[in-house]
Amino acid sequence: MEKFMILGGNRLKGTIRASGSKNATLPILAASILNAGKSVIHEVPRLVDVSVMKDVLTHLGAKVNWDRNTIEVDSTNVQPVEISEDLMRRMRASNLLLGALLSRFGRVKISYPGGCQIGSRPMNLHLKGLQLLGATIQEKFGYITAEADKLVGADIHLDLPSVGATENLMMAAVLSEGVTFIRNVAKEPELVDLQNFLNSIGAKIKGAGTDTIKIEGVSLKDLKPTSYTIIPDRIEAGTYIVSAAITGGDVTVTNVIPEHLDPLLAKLREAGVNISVGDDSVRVVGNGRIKAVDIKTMPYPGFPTDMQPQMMALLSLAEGTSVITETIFENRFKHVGELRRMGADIKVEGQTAIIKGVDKLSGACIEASDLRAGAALVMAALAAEGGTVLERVQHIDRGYERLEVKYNSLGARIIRVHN
Ligand SMILES: CC(=O)N[C@H]1[C@@H](OP(=O)(O)OP(=O)(O)OC[C@H]2O[C@@H](n3ccc(=O)[nH]c3=O)[C@H](O)[C@@H]2O)O[C@H](CO)[C@@H](O)[C@@H]1O
Ligand SMILES: C=C(OP(=O)(O)O)C(=O)O
Repeated sequence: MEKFMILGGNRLKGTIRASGSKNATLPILAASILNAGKSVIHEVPRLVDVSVMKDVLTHLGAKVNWDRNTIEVDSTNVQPVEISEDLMRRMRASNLLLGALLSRFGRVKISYPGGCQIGSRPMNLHLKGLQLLGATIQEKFGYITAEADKLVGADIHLDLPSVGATENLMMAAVLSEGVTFIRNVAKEPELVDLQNFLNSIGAKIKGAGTDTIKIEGVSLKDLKPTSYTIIPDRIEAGTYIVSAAITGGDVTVTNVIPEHLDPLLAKLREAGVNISVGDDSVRVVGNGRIKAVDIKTMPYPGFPTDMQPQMMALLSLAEGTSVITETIFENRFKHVGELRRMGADIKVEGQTAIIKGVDKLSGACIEASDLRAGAALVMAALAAEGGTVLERVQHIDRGYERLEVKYNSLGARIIRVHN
């Protein structure tokens, strides 16, 4: 177990480069097993989640070589062996192997990923879609088994635009016979990245980023090796952008695709934050106390749920009262209690949090319950008076590459302590 000791009160200043996207890397690594050959993937962030995905691929028989920010996956000898509970428990995103393994081998058995800190996160839409492609699904003793003599293209309409279901179904359809349409899909930039990766290995997919994705099935022999570069992490970049605002600093975040940050930047501008956007960078200059704003999390291009906790930290210091409504995950307000310990005035009613801005936050002993809650608490600690001890930072390591090193390069004072 590790913790952060954070001394607040420093304005962040300087330039920081965003890493490759976690949420693009994980499905792309899963997709790399479709191709019985080599994929070289660049701009892979060095994260615990990626290392778990590497372990899962190795368990399946892939040869995985990870050197700095490049991963080479050779999937020639992959077999559809069972993915057990201990591997699934280490990371939810292992469920993304379902579509790829089924597509290549016609069978897959994985442990059910189970509950999660931010919500129950069922997989009914993934499974319904796989059934429409011709798979037989069994859910028994905590395991999901999917089997199909052959998968056949289908017309699938998702009840809601689930990111993971869209990804799993896209991967499952790559080697199906005929054409698949998936409608009401997720439109997040990471879906477009997955489509681009899959097309680079020989898949025929169109439409990612719109409401409907069309996949023309190809055969295994049509797939080929690739070298592919992951898009920048819009959530990591967003976290540093909001950190600049909360500390009244002057920070430029490079290696970003500004368009992917539009929903966040629009909200920050509404709150009075001074933002200038370059071709692949965003600069934020703190200019006094920000104004309260209301936020409702929505699927992309709406406001991302993965930035909700960080915005709550910022709004806890705003002038006026803000309302945040979380519509994606039913249990994503676990940071509220910890922010309150630091002096924030926040009331929760169901899926809505009412945040009355206070003049200052104070350092406290607090705990990260999940990845983005952890990031939000680091930000609150950076803006607070005095010192904070933040426990359970392993959640943060799932999704932020060298978080404390990056913050410290901007003038923050964070020490990682091994208990
Ligand atoms: C690795 C990764 O990319 N994770 C992201 C992905 O998670 P993930 O892919 O798990 O998120 P989904 O888009 O699937 O979930 C959105 C909502 O749909 C519900 N749902 C989902 C599937 C299903 O079969 N049935 C169902 O009811 C979920 O419980 C949730 O309430 O998208 C989320 C929403 O943008 C982000 O917060 C996560 O960071
Ligand atoms: C919820 C998140 O990730 P995951 O889906 O991997 O739990 C996140 O990145 O904020």
